[in-house]
Amino acid sequence: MSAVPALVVAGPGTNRDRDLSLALELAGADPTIVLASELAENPDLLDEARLVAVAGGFSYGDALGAGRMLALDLNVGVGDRLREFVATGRPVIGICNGFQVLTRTKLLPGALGHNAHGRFECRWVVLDPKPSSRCLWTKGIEQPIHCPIAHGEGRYVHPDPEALAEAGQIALTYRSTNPNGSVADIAGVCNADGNVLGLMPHPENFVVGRQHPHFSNGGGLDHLGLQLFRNGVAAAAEM
Ligand SMILES: NC(=O)CC[C@H](N)C(=O)O
Repeated sequence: MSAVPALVVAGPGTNRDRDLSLALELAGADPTIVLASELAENPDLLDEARLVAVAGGFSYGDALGAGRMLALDLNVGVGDRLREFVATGRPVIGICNGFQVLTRTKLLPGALGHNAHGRFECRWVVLDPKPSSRCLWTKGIEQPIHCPIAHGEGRYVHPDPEALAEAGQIALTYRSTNPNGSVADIAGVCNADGNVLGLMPHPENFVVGRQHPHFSNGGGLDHLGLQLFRNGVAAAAEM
């Protein structure tokens, strides 16, 4: 399989774009990091890509609410093109700040509010992929995924989480510890078609064993976040 062309979208203040690129590369993609402003200047880049990933960080310093300004950049610059891209069924992922951006562009349902306890939260969590989800990124993953979180605005809110569950749009939940007060322990959701995933935790930060804090004791190896990216890239390769 030749490497799948992918775009990693960043903005001023994004800091996980290289981690996300590495994850996609290890999963078989050929990622290019692009600023949302560059994408707006050259929207045809989207025609060449088979997968789009919006990276995490602190775009625009979280001014006016995390993800708001970068979402505005994307909406104004390439909103229609991005919606067309999604409509073709090609895989899109937004991680942490990227998830906040995708909810604000309305490509994903719900919203992210400040953590319930009001503090920035940085720690490792365990995620359960939902077998009933229609999300292509989590499809067939039976083992929990271990990875870190690092956010201040990660509390997922939605007026009707039961409807979301029935529609198969809850992709990932927090196991045992809900670090931010998200409704129904939701860590990640997908769109109705299952090709767009947003999640607050950072699976791109656990793609090789040595990234796990207990690696020297053999910790975590069955729980790599890499499996998510393999699914996304495999789906993109079929398009
Ligand atoms: N790691 C991240 O992407 C953080 C997202 C955002 N800046 C927040 O604190 O909520």
